[in-house]
Amino acid sequence: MAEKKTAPSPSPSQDLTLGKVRDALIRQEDSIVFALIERAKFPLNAPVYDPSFFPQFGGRSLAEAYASEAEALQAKVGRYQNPEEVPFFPDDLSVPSIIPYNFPQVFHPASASVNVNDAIWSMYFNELLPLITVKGDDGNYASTAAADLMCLQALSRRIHYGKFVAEVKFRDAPQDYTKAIQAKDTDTLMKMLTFATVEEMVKRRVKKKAMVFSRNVTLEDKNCDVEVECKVDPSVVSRLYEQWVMPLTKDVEVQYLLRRLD
Ligand SMILES: C=C(O[C@@H]1C=C(C(=O)O)C=C[C@H]1O)C(=O)O
Repeated sequence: MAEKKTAPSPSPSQDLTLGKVRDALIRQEDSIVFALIERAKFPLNAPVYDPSFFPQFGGRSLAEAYASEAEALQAKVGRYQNPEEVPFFPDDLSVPSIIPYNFPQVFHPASASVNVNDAIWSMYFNELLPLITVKGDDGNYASTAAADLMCLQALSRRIHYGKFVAEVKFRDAPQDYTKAIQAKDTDTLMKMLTFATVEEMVKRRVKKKAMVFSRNVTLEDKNCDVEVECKVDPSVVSRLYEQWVMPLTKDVEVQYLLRRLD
């Protein structure tokens, strides 16, 4: 019997709903947890982050040089034509060399440029990385930088998805949001867009995903209940969401809404 294929993650368009946007966020949790597991395979590899270790990169660390060049290549083949993608090195991008795909333009033009990638970059390297890696150096610098960029891009896509969340919440209650936007009342906006029960479920689900995705798959069913040593600490993943991912997503939402009437 043919195996059932899962549908691709939903892409918001004109029939944007909060349910669809939340489904996309749930699917992106998988990408984030897998990316973290891939990065945690390597030790910290500190030389990757030390600009003096590779002088040929002109004052940049290997991680920065890799990210900027990889983004330039990805720009050339169209990555940033998709409004879901936000580059970390926007000044280094190449001009796309392909015919643009007609991505649905969902965002209000004045709000589209909201960008918290600097905060994501500094959170990732300064706070998160020491929590998901062991100390050490195994020389796999290129693979380490590639794994870092996968994590950063997955986090950035998720956090900037806050623009879709904000747009759909605005469309669902334009009058209520308009009052708070006109008053530039960020506290009220933050309260209006926060759903504590949803956040609680997100934290519990990502913790569970980290446990499930850490499992070594064997052909013996009896191993299923054996305690596994997790490839990435589930409580770190839940903390990542609680302390950084959800607050940054909500910052994006507030920043987006503040420009929604411009
Ligand atoms: C993304 C949303 O907005 C807020 C942010 C959440 C998140 O980042 O996961 C969850 C709930 C809300 O407090 C949402 O309502 O789904």
